[in-house]
Amino acid sequence: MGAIGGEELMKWEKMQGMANGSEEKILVLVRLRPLSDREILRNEVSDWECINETTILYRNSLQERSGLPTAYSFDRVFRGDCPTRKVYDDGTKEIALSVVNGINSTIFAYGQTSSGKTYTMNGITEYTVADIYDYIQKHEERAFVLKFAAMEIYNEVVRDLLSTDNTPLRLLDDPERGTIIERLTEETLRDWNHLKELLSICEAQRQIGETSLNETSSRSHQILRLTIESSAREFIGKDNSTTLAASVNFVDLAGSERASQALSVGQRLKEGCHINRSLLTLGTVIRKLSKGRHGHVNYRDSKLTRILQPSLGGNARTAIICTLSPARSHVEQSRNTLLFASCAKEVSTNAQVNVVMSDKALVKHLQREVARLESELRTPGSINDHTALLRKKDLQIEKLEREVRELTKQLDLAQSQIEDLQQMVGSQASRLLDMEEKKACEDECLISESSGETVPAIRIFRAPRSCERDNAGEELSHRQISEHSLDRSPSNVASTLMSNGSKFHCSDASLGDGEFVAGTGEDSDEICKEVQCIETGKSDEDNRFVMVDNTENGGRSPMPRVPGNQNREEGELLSTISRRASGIQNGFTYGALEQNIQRVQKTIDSLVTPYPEEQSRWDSSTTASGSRSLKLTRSRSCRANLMVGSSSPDSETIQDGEATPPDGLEKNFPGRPEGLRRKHWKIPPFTFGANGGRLSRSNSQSSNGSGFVDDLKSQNNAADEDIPSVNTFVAGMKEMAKRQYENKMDDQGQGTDCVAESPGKILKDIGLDPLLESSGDPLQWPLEFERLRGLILGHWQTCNVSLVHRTYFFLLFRGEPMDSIYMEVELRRLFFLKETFSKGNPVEQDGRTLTLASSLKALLRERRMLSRFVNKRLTSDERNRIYQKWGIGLNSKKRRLQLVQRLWSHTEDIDHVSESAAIVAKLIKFSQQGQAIKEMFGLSFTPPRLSRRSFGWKNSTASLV
Ligand SMILES: Nc1ncnc2c1ncn2[C@@H]1O[C@H](COP(=O)(O)OP(=O)(O)OP(=O)(O)O)[C@@H](O)[C@H]1O
Repeated sequence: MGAIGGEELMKWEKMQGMANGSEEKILVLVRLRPLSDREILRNEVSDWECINETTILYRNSLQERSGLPTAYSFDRVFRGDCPTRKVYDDGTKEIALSVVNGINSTIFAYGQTSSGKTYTMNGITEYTVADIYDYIQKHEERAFVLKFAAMEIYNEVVRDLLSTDNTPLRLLDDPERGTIIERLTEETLRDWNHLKELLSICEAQRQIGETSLNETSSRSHQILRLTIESSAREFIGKDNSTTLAASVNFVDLAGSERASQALSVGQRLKEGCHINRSLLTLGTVIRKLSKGRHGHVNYRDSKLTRILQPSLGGNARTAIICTLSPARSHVEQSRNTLLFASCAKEVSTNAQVNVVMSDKALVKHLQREVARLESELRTPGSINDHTALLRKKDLQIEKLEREVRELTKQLDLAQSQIEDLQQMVGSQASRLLDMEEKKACEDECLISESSGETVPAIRIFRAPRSCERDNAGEELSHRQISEHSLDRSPSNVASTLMSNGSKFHCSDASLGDGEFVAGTGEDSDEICKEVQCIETGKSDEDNRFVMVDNTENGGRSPMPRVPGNQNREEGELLSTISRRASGIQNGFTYGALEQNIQRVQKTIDSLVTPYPEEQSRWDSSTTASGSRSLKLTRSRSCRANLMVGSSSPDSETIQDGEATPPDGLEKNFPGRPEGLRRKHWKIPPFTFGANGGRLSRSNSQSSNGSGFVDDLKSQNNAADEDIPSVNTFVAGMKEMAKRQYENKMDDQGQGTDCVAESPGKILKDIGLDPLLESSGDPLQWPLEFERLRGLILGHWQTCNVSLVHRTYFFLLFRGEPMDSIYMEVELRRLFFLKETFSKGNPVEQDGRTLTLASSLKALLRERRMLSRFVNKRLTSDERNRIYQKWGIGLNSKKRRLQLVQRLWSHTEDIDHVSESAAIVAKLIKFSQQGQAIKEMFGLSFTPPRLSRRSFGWKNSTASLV
């Protein structure tokens, strides 16, 4: 063997190398047959003409203007009088004979019925086999083995044409050889005569099948396969012997005409479908391959394409002979055939030499390959280069994966924001509707039905924040409004802004009792040049308002002109209060309280109003109409619990009787001296229970927001209904603060003038717990705030206050001077609760009895409710971070409950408190309502839309005077 064996291997490798790089297009030939006798009898004319060796032309002048192509070019075209020998010699010979060099090849015949496929393929097969035998005879140095197989595909069933057994052949997948045909007879040819014998058997078998169908045209696909194995004789049996093995397929396809033309119903239709299934799949495969090898190619959709897969874009050289009838009557089918041919000529195959090596030759080959690779590895730097490259790629992959994760998160977030916005838009639309209705309602209010008394003349040119509707959505009647107007709320404002913005007119029945009325229009200081009453029974003169100098802020405020001596004192008081209301920022005054209320309201508005433009509109309208809303809040106020985590019963409808103080907390609330308690007052309730958050639109100034939040909540799952809205919280806070203020006013006496006071002084003055003693120095307020907050935190814990309430409070009141009011209110309430509970006494509220035990139960219930949101509202990263930080095993049982149990558990640790608030805020979607708290301890929340300061009370101060 030695050098010669090596040369043999080298030769093969050279051939393989050449073949590997030899991608080539499928050879496409077109063969026109002459008109048949039948066609001539029908006086058919021939419309097709081969004008040269590569172009065929359609000559019908009638259709030349049809827009269809008339000339088609291919590798070769053959005229009708061209013999098959020439087709073979000039066209398919080279490809067909590749098989003797170990390269697979396939010759197809494609065309409509009777176009000459069989006629052509018979000749091609015969010439090829003859040339193969000729080749064999000329190459005696090589030993050849020829094997023949034949099969037919009919109705998607594969039949062995060399076997009388009609059992269908199955197609199997072989990992190395691809699709193989089970049990296919493969006869080893002895000589040329043997082959001719087998071919005649095949023809006979085929004829039998077709005769049974009583048809002359073939509707099956026939594949004849000749496999040639050749080895150099001198190496046979030696270590380094190699064998070339390849097949040549001769494929005579069924007619390509449409099923509708050839077949119609029943068996024929089924047959047509199957024929066309294979042909259609062949067409699809060719079309896909013609556009490049991108994506999936559906070889497996038919038996034909499955068997011929290597010949279609694979390891084979392929020629397709498209046969045409020249008759005019077949022009459509001829064009289809040419269309198929046009696609086919774009398909490339990649033929390789197929070598079968002996085991020893294979070992030798592999040894050489190993040596080559080892030498490559020894080359300096090659391994390092590869390692570095791999590392770089790994890093790139990691980075991309991170980006994908991040983008996925952002996408999720964006989608949830879009959903929120969609909900908001829905709510806004509902608000706008309310505004329209409200305007109509206001117009009606101008005419009072009350018995000759002056009633609030409310004319608001900017949209009000709330519309007086009862729970059933009915507008309140004039009488109802009049009743509400009897409310003694200091904020019972009736203001009218004239459409030109230069005047507003106010009137209020409560003026006779000396209650304060103040226009709180945002621009009132500038635009209210004249104040005038609109009255229904008295003269304008009697009820006219006057502008009151407001020295504190250098502006003027609208005040009622008090008729006669009877009201003089009250007028003076009003004047005093007006001054205080208009500009004292650091004192405990009603004006300051209103400012703070406004600030909180704005905060809430910003939480629930998605669009800045809309926000400013709301702001304006709020200041103009807010007072009336407050009044309605009083008379139709939300029912609530104390600030404990209990659920309150449904309390949507507020009865008139609520103006009467109920038994319970209100009676005992220590914020008001016994003698000054007003019988018609009710301690404004806080709603932190199950349904308390559902204020009707008429319930409060914040009812819009509340309704909005409730709308949002109603779109969430039922569990969300257990969460009181922030608006409810603020509405309650405002009411309590207002009561607190009024208590104080009563305590101080009405004639007392007030000056700016520090937060600490406020708390001290109102006689709060001695613990609240303060230096009174405003500069000390931050320190004082910390101290008070610590007290509140402790009492929350003691009194089992709702975590949601704690969260709202903690996040909303963060140390601004005006927060002192709310802290005071909160502390008073907590002291009362604590005191009552510590004595073992229950607190009556809304007909329910609250005890320390029941509040603890409620708190546990709330924690369980919050635990249901842990997986939903926190990302797995957030959860895991919290679990780890709080020492909860990532796989421990009931870890969500463990997490919520730890919430607000260490009230002395402000970091823990802040983090608890952040988590609860996220669980109850507080942050999604608009205010993202920045200090979320690593929790990733939506960025805030507005900074807290941007809508803080300072900015809105001017609008209150
Ligand atoms: N080039 C040609 N020269 C002379 N006669 C031809 C030529 N091609 C086909 N014919 C004749 O046309 C008739 C139909 O040919 P053939 O049977 O080969 O068509 P086919 O396309 O195989 O039809 P089917 O799809 O029905 O099998 C036959 O009688 C055949 O002898």
